[in-house]
Amino acid sequence: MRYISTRGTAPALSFEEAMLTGLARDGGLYVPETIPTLTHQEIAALAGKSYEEVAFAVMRPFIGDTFTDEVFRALIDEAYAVIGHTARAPMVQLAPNHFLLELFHGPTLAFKDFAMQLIGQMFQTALGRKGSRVTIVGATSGDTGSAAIEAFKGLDNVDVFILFPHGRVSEVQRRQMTTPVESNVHALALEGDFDDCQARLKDMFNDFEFRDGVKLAGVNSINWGRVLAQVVYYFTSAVSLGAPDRKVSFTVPTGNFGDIFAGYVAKRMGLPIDRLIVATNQNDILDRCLKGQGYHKGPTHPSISPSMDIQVSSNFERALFDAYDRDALAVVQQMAELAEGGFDVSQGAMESLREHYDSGRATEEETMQTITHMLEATGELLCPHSAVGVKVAEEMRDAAVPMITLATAHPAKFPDAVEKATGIRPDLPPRMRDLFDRDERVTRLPNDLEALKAHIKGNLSA
Ligand SMILES: Cc1ncc(COP(=O)(O)O)c(C=O)c1O
Ligand SMILES: N[C@@H](CCOP(=O)(O)O)C(=O)O
Repeated sequence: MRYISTRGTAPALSFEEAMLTGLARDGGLYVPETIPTLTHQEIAALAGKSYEEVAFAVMRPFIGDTFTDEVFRALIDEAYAVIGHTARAPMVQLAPNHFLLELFHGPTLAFKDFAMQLIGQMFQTALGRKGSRVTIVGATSGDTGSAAIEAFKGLDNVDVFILFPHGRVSEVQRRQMTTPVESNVHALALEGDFDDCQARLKDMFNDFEFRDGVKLAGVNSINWGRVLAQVVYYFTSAVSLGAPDRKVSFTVPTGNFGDIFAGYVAKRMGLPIDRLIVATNQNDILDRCLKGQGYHKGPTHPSISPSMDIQVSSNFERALFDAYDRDALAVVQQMAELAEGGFDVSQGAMESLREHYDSGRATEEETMQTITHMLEATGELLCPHSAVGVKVAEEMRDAAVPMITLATAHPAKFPDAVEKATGIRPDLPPRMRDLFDRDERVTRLPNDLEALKAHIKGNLSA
């Protein structure tokens, strides 16, 4: 299995190389040269299997000879042992034929743990046998950062620097990043929004002297390994509702397009997915684009679902690459236009995108109303991101096809919005109850590449 760049000129890499490399050297994102498929029979055989067994069956075809089967199984077992629910990704029913896939039972209470815990295991093993070290720099709107810090803290061959937008993450999210005491992890509060954080991260990857000097690696969904691990729960949930003999649909609260793209990969692998619905908050650039209005950046409006306050949705590049029949030049052209403000999608590419993705949006008020209503109707307390998904799913679902909405974070990560909507202030799990008593360690930095690089170089542990 080889991985190629969406921009066409970086070298093709193995799974291990693509995982440790992060952004391709031509600025693109790595994708598998071909997407492996599972037969109807192979998908049917996943019924009744544990999350770990399904994870092995789904991901094995993508990893080539990076790990032996025995090692890969052990890494999967180790990664998911920390998810605090025996089903790992349980489902609850919200309404007839509408199900909520709870992805927030991991150590940092968001879906990011599913991929990050496995990436942590895979990095450790791959780096350990090479005897090398890396500097991970991540950009976060709140959840990727805490999941990365949790997965990599205390490791002696990895330094981790997480850029988050100052004042634009919830207090729980911030404290999850700023309170770990391990000296190899660093929380950096950037003067800017998430798009600034992600842009500076990509600038660092595109600065080869810096990149090679610090051995830069990335664990955002830039990294194919992140997307891959997120494919698994599409299979576990769909199969538990009768796939492959029955079609299912998914609604996915979306920002950086990694999670919904994982659903698309599951579909391409043979999972019978009827509709994949992108659900955005008031920062609805993806919804507008998928409705044919082009991809044109505007200001980011802070919302009660801050993890989705994104204008430049990194993985949309992977979707465009396929929509343009893998024409890397078309992607290069669109990304150049995006740097100037935006682009229009050709009619053919638009038809291809619409074949796979639907979309909807939720206003702030609709999100709040959904949290209130769902508690009354079902007893389920939703985080604002999950509520965006549930609102869009309720509006758009077809009653005859089971709809699975992804619940991407625990309500206790966003207690202010949840309390305002329901009068209930959700509790953090007992292991995190002292989060607000712990000391914070954070460095505030300007939105300036040179300042960031200097800070990182000056704080490496080796
Ligand atoms: C809680 C939550 N929901 C939804 C999303 C959107 O996911 P994606 O960026 O993969 O589209 C994020 C951020 O990634 C998130 O943290
Ligand atoms: N919402 C994310 C943004 C980064 O997404 P990623 O999937 O590319 O890591 C976050 O919580 O940080």
